[in-house]
Amino acid sequence: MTPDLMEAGAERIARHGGPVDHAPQTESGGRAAGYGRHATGEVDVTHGRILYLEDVSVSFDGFKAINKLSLDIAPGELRCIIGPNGAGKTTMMDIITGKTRPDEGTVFFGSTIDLLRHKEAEIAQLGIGRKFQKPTVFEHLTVFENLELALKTDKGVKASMLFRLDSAQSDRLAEVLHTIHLEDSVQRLAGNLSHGQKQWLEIGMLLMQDPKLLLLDEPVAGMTDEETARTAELFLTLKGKHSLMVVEHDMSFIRTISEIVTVLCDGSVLAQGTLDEVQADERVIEVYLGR
Ligand SMILES: Nc1ncnc2c1ncn2[C@@H]1O[C@H](COP(=O)(O)OP(=O)(O)OP(=O)(O)O)[C@@H](O)[C@H]1O
Repeated sequence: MTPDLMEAGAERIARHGGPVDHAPQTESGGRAAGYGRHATGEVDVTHGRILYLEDVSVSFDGFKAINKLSLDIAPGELRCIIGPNGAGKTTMMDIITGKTRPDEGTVFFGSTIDLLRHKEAEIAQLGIGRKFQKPTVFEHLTVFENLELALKTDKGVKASMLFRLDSAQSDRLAEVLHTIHLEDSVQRLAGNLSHGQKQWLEIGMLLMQDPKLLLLDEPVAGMTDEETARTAELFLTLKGKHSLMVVEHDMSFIRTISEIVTVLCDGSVLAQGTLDEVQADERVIEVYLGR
């Protein structure tokens, strides 16, 4: 990354009023995902789990959206979550990220971090990044500036305006650009990107924080077939370096990326296995795939 480019980015961000301190709001009004992590503490995965949920339940006005849900994810795993509408997939992600508090149950990040003792912003800082379905990039900023911004949203306005990437951060930005296939678009305004490119950019913003666990909600919804295929490649690249939980309805995409698929229904795990295994499961056929 050239110093000129970095300078231009800093100036443009300053011109547009700079980033906000917390929970940045995008032009589309959406919530920016969990950016702002600077802690690089390790997560204890000696028990072979990066995420562990046990007997988690939550009710809304007496309706059990999550019902004794138990599941765990191994470090570096790419877990796909499927299930019919209303199965509780989004609510489960809300619980993991601290947006919703369960009525009961256990939610651990690694062996030692009790996520129920942490607030939403703290959970993002611990290394859990979340990507909502709708892209929430900053449309009036360039690709470069969006990625740069992801490094500094926990700083005050003044500190952010003075912020310059150090060489490690600059290298990281270049690496992320390469990973998300946007090297040729670094100076384009995010608002001019295609839907798929905006989704990749937002994933790149999460990657700038080097999250341990990425939660991705319907990442290929609205993408062209080509964008979907490139997203599959991207996720397969991320697997191993990060743990991923992908909620998706697109079965051909799931088939391309999945190892273990968890089927949620009525707030708990109905079935789990390879896609072929769960698709052959009579209970799954009845409640979901057979519809
Ligand atoms: N804040 C809330 N208040 C009341 N009910 C809620 C709330 N959040 C979720 N629900 C209900 O909980 C159930 C699970 O919803 P959730 O959005 O988690 O399902 P989902 O599997 O993500 O569905 P979809 O695939 O349609 O996105 C649904 O019946 C939903 O209406």
